[in-house]
Amino acid sequence: MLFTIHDLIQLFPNTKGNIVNSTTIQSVSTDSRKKMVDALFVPIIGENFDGHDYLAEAISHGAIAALWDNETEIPASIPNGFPLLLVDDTIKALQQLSQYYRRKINPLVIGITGSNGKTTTKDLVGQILKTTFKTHVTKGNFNNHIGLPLTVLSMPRDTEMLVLEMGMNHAGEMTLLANIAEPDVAIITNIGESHIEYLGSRENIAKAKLEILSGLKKNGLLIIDGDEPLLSRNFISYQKIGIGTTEKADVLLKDIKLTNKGTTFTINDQTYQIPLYGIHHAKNASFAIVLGEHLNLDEHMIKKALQQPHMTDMRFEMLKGINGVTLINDAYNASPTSMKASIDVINQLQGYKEKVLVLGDMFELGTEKEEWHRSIAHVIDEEINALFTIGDYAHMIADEVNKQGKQISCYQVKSINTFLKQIRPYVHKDALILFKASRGMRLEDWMEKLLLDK
Ligand SMILES: CC(=O)N[C@H]1[C@@H](OP(=O)(O)OP(=O)(O)OC[C@H]2O[C@@H](n3ccc(=O)[nH]c3=O)[C@H](O)[C@@H]2O)O[C@H](CO)[C@@H](O)[C@@H]1O[C@H](C)C(=O)N[C@@H](C)C(=O)N[C@H](CCC(=O)N[C@@H](CCC[C@@H](N)C(=O)O)C(=O)O)C(=O)O
Ligand SMILES: Nc1ncnc2c1ncn2[C@@H]1O[C@H](COP(=O)(O)OP(=O)(O)OP(=O)(O)O)[C@@H](O)[C@H]1O
Ligand SMILES: C[C@@H](N)C(=O)N[C@H](C)C(=O)O
Repeated sequence: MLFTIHDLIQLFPNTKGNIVNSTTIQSVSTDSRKKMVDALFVPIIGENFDGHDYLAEAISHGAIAALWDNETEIPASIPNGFPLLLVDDTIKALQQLSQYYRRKINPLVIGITGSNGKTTTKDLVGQILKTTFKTHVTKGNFNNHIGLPLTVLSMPRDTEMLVLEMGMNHAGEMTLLANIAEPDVAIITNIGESHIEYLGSRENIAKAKLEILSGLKKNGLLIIDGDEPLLSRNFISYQKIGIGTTEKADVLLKDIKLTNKGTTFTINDQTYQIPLYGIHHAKNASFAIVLGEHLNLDEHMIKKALQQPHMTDMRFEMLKGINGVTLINDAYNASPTSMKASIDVINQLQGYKEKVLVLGDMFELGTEKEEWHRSIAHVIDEEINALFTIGDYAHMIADEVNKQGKQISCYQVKSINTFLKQIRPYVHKDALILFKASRGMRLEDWMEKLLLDK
C-alpha cells in the first residue's frame, strides 16, 4: 500500500464522489493503456493526448480513484460515486504527492545528475546498494518532472535506499526535482555539452546541474567529477568528494587499463574490474564505490556487485551480429563528450582486424553544432578503417577527417539499403562496428539489421 484516500484528501481536499477514507491506494499511474492495481490515476495533459479523455479505460484497467484537473469537465459516463480529487494542475499535484510520499517513507535518497553517465551511474549505484539494503532505483531513463515523481511513488514502503536519476535540459528544472527528491547524497557525473542549445554555455550547464544543491540535505554528501574546473569550488555546507585522475581530485583514480573484458582501475588502494569500457565508466563506477565506502559496505561485496552489473541497454552495449561481427549499440544518445569517449575506447580496443564507426547527428548543440560535429574528427585515429555518417551534420565529421588527411574510408549514407550494401564488406568476425547518435536518429534501427536474430 502507498497511502489511503484519507492521506490524499489532506493534500487535495476538493473532492467529488464517494470518499471512503480507509480506501488504500497500491499504485499511481499516468497511463490508462497499462494494467494497474488499486491505482490512483493521474491524467496528464500532454503534447499528443489529454489523459482526462481516458478515465473509463483507466478504471477498467484498475484505477480506484483519480486526480482531476478542476478546469476539465467530468464525463457523465463516470461510474456513480467514483472518487475524484480536484486539483489546479495534475502534474504539479503528482509532484506534490511524490514529495509527500518521499518524506513519509524517508529512505536515504541518492540523486544522480550530470551531462553524461546518469543512467550508467544510477545502475551501478543501485547494484552496489542492493547487496545490503532494500533499494529502489529509477527504471530506464525516467528522470524528468514526471518520471522522477513516478519513480518515487513506485517505491515500496520498506525501501531503505532510493536512487534517483535527475535529468534536465533547461535552467530551473533541477531545482524542481531537487525539492521533490530532497537527496541525502548528490552525484554530479560530469559537465559536458548535452542540451547546450537550451543552456547556452557549459558554465550554464554546470550552474543548472548545481541546482541539485537546493534540495541536498545540509551536511549531505556531494560526490562530483573532481577533474571538472566548473565544479571546483568550496561547498561549505556539504561533505564534498571530488573523484578524478588529476592531483586536484580528493580521491585519485589510478592505473586505468582497458582490457578486452572491460576496464580495471585502482581507487583508495583497491583495484576493481568492471565489464564497462573506458575512463569515463571507471569514473562512473568510482562514484558508486565511494558512496559504498561512505556507507561502510564491504569491499568484496562492492567488487562482486560491479563484476556483473545489470545495465540499461543501448549504452555501449556489445552484441554479436551476422558473420560473427562485433556490434556496439551506443545509440541511446550522443553529445560531443560521450561520442569522443566512445570513439576513444574503439581506438584502443585490441583484437580486431577492422574497426568501423557509424555516427549520426548530435542534437541540441545550438549555434555551434557544426564545430561540435567537426571536433569529433580529432579523436578518430587511423586505427579506424571506415567511417559511415548519417544525418545533416554527421558528414562534417568525415569532411574534417579528410581535411586532416587521415587514411579512413568515408561513406555519407543516405538510406538504410545503401548502408547495408556499403557496410557488407566490414561485416565479419574480425570486425568491430560502433553505432552512435542522438536519440532522435534511432540508429538502433540500422544496427538491428546486422543482428543475428533480427
Ligand atoms: C507524459 C508522458 O508520460 N508521456 C509519455 C507518453 O507520450 P504520449 O505521446 O503517448 O502521450 P502524451 O504525453 O501526449 O499524453 C499525456 C498523457 O496521457 C496519457 N495517455 C495517453 C494515451 C492514452 O490512450 N491513455 C493515456 O493515459 C499518457 O500516458 C500521458 O500521461 O508515451 C510515450 C511513449 O511511451 C512516452 O515517451 C511519453 O513520455 C514523456 C516523454 C515523458 O516525459 N515521460 C517521463 C515519464 C520520462 O521521464 N521520460 C524519459 C525521458 C526523460 C528525458 O528525456 N529527460 C531528459 C532531461 C529532462 C528534460 C525535461 N525538460 C523534459 O521535458 O523531459 C534527458 O536528457 O534525459 C524517458 O521516456 O526515458
Ligand atoms: N562520465 C561519462 N563521460 C562521458 N560519456 C559518458 C559518461 N558516462 C556515460 N557516458 C556515455 O554517455 C552515453 C549515455 O550514457 P547514460 O545513458 O548513462 O547517460 P545519461 O546521462 O543518463 O544520458 P541522458 O541525459 O540521456 O539521461 C553513453 O554513450 C555512455 O557511454
Ligand atoms: C532523449 C534525451 N535523453 C537525450 O539524450 N537527448 C539528447 C539530445 C540526445 O538524444 O543525444
